Amino acid sequence: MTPPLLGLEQVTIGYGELTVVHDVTLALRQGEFVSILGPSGCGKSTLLRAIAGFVPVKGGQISLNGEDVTRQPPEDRDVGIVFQNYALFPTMSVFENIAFGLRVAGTGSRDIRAKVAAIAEVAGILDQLPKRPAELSGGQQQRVAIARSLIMGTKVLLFDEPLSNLDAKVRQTMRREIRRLQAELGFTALFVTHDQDEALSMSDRIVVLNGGRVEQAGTAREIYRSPQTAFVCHFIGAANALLPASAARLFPKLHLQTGESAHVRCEDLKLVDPAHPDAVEARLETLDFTGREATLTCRLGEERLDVIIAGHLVDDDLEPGKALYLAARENAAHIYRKPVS
Ligand SMILES: Nc1ncnc2c1ncn2[C@@H]1O[C@H](COP(=O)(O)OP(=O)(O)OP(=O)(O)O)[C@@H](O)[C@H]1O
Repeated sequence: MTPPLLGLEQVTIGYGELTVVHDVTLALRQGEFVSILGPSGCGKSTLLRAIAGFVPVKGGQISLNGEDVTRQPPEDRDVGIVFQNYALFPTMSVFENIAFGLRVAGTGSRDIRAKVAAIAEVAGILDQLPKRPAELSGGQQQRVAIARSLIMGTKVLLFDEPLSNLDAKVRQTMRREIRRLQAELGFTALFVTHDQDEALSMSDRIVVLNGGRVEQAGTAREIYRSPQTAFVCHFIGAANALLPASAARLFPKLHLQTGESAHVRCEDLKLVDPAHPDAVEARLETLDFTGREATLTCRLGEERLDVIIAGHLVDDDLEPGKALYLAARENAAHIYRKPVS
């Protein structure tokens, strides 16, 4: 069997006494786009820095193309890293920024010109080459950072929250651009983000990290549709944790066992006619309308539940205080057994 391009085997990492990444095992095939998704402080950047060789591991093994690189210094690992702040040299032109690694490697000037022009063309920054980084937009600077890593022929690119400094529209464009560059140039990507939409829209596979441990790994659809833990259910998408009484009302066929809890995604609750056989009466407390969709915070007995509906379903008379009727989509309840502590 061919070894994975990038392999992690029970990797544990920490700083001094503190362990922040526990037993992470992961294998990336050639050309895959994998995201590490998790909340702030869960160890995402630490994991990336260890793969690049900037942080030593406490245990486990890191391999590139089947070769054990766990103890190799960063310069001997064939990985590129693209940072959130781009880390470009401010006084150098875009051309010189991209050419930097080739110059250090002693490549000839003619070769450098040809290679920089080729990669700049693919990255869509050919006309920016004479400028300084400060004269570029955030999105353009990020393209320069990617081109600079790729020009060395690097097969594995590590992205450390590369889009978080960009505004929402540019972020969306850059998500597509990075995937296009990847398809065109064929590199393998490990992409760190705390943004679930980014991970869901870009990745072949997502690894959800919580407290330095892998909570779940799978495709976007698997993780969204079949979250295996309450954490994943709430971190990916929006969900309500139901109290037993609400769970019983919304899911009459559901019989929770001791120690189990039920969770339902906000978009798996719907507004129905009072005559609907499953209708449960609730009261609208607040309505957050953003055009494409609306979040309705509803009072159901002792509980508040959020319901997300399509914007076009918001009638003019839907106002706080109004009685409304909820039902849950079939199979929408996610049941978890609380871990024994
Ligand atoms: N150089 C360091 N020395 C000591 N502790 C550190 C160091 N760098 C990170 N940590 C700690 O390790 C934990 C994980 O940090 P890390 O930066 O990997 O998380 P992260 O998931 O990337 O977070 P964020 O999304 O906020 O960047 C945190 O508790 C952090 O305080």
